[in-house]
Amino acid sequence: MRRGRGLHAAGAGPERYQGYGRGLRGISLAVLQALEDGLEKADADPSVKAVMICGENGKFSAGADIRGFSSPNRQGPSLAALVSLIESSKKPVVAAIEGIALGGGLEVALGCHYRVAHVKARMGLPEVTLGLLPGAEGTQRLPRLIGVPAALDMITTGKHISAHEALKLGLVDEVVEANTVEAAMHLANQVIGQPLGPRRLSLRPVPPLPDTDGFLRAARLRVRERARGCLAPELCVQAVRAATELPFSAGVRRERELFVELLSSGQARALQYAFFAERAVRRWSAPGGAASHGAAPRPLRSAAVIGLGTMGRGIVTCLVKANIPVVALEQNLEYLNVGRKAVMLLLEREAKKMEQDAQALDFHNPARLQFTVDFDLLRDVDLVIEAVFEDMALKKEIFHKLSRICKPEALLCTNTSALDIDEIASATSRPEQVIGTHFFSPAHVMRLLEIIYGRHTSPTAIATAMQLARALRKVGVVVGNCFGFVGNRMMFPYVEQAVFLLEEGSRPEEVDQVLEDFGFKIGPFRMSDLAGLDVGWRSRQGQGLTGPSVPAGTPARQRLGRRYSPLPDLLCESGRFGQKSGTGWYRYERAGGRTATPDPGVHSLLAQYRHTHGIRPRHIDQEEILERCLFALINEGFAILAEGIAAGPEHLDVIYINGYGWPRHRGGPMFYAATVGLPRVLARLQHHSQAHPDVPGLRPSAFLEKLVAMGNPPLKEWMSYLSQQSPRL
Ligand SMILES: CC/C=C\C=C\CC(=O)SCCNC(=O)CCNC(=O)[C@H](O)C(C)(C)COP(=O)(O)OP(=O)(O)OC[C@H]1O[C@@H](n2cnc3c(N)ncnc32)[C@H](O)[C@@H]1OP(=O)(O)O
Repeated sequence: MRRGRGLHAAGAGPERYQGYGRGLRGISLAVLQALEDGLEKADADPSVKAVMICGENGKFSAGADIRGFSSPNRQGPSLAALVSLIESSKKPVVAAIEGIALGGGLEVALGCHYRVAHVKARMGLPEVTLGLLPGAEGTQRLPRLIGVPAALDMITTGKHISAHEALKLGLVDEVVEANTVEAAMHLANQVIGQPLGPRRLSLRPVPPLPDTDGFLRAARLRVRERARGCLAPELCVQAVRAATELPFSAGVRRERELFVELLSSGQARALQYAFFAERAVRRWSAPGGAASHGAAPRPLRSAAVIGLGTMGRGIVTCLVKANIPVVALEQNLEYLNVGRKAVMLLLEREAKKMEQDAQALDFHNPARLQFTVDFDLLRDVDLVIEAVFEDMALKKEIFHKLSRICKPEALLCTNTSALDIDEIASATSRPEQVIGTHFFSPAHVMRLLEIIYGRHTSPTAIATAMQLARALRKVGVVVGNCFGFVGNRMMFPYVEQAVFLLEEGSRPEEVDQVLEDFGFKIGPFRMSDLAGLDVGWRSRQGQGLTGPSVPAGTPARQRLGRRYSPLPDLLCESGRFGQKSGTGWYRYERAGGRTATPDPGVHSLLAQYRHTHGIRPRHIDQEEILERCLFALINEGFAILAEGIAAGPEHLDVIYINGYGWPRHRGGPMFYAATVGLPRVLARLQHHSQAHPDVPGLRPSAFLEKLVAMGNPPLKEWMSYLSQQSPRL
């Protein structure tokens, strides 16, 4: 507690706060109690004329402790009651918002009669991202303060807004560059004696719209479309609707009902798991005991990107956006000019999106972004990312050159989705500096960066690559070296099942629909069309699975003693490469078009194919489609864990949520498996494996079998059952 000039400053001291780490403070029960006591004292003390609430360490509040939501015995004062208590105070209460005011923290500020924010403060109601809604009357107060459209936008997206935006919306009364606490006290002194009624948000009407009902109906459709199958955004809309239709107290009751519905939904648990999983993967470990806590990154002051194809362009754009000076290199002037134009276009677009920060990008300045065909310019950079196409010989030639040219401490990264990092590193004299960085397309948009260590990669190199991910605002996940690493390796059996389902009777649009209804952004066939069918075709040719190197007499639907589907190869042979060629598993309006239409040409190709191979098509129900695709993917996940390619199931889940469009509200594939129950996953895999004995992807992993035999332990204990089995960790 602090007092000053007749002002009672209620800010709980460090001993009363529950910390989250890095100076973050949450609203614990102790904090609630301290605020309640402080307010009661202030109200009772005639020498106190006004109250100011602030955080400590320059942060107002990160909101409630997310872990507390899953605690079965939450007791003590409620946040909603505290917010009401603040609002009903007879003395003016001013919030001094520094750093962040999120979730319950912002709801506390909404209970105050005035809000002053520091210019660098950020505010938001991120509950929706945790599968919840602002349950301390925030859905009822915010629309009364800033109107339905702006409130709905904040509540349904969970976005953080800047102090300036907050001022524009009327969320705060004042923005200051200097001392926020002083400014809040100053304001409090000025408003002493002024009527508080108009400042109490619960007493205000919601500002009317010309057609509130129509607006809310459209909003509901929009969030449904955006967050397929995810409950929270839709229930947020319902809560805001209650604010527009009901008196405050009835609206609050409705908010509570909706909050409880969300809290008890599995989705809130999944989304909160995803929040912590994304933070847990920052702590990495690798063979030989190397781990994040013992490794420091090298500085990243400059970078080079080799190859300005789709991936290279996106990577250059990310680096420029992260304010890291870049040298962009191509093999000849013709490719360089094409690449330069494309990068500039991307950067112009990004600059437009970033509005006021655009000038900071400064990408016309050669000191920030330089295009060249001269390898010598790579001499002094701290980091090189090679992003040429997936050709081992070419990559090795480039890495050989890099190890001669670059300074000894430079980090040498290869952007590959499957190739062997050790083989690439073997072309250099410093394999400890070589690491895989698997970006996802479009690289300047997708959040995932798979970071692959090789046999000789040093802990410093791993730490530096993780630092790169952070600088690029990506989620970096450290994984071991194997074909396809984690993401693509799990994807292979998933896509394989999808194609087998076509052979047996499904259509691409049926399979996609089932997986999109499950919550995937796009189904496997739309995804293949988007990525380009020729990519996998080239890879299969390289592996000797298709093309002239397949030995004569090999059965069409068999390779290496296991079932194989040549369907994707047949599509490529007929020039169907997906969106880029205008036809693939679907038809598009033109080459490069994006609107997928079911293609009668593919339907007749499938009919002809089944006829040729004597396959009698059957009706395949949604459950089988879902189980075969998802459980095959999950099964591979268990194999990956058993081999020590990833440090835990959270790593796989974070990869799938951020790189493969897995629905976040289902928590990732391994979390989903735990939700379904491992005994059921195992039983269904056994069933499908019996029906398709020539498909190894359906044969249950030994690790899955072991976990079931051990009594289906919770996900966070899985890895403890591996200690003796894992050769790599
Ligand atoms: C009846 C209903 C009553 C009340 C309802 C209240 C609703 C809420 O308040 S829900 C919570 C709303 N708040 C949030 O969602 C904030 C979540 N946190 C963040 O977005 C970020 O952590 C950040 C505050 C923006 C800070 O980011 P950064 O600086 O990058 O730090 P992090 O690495 O993310 O976090 C550090 C450390 O703190 C942990 N943590 C952060 N916030 C919370 C939280 N609200 N609850 C529990 N733990 C939190 C985070 O996990 C990190 O921990 P590590 O152990 O270091 O991983």
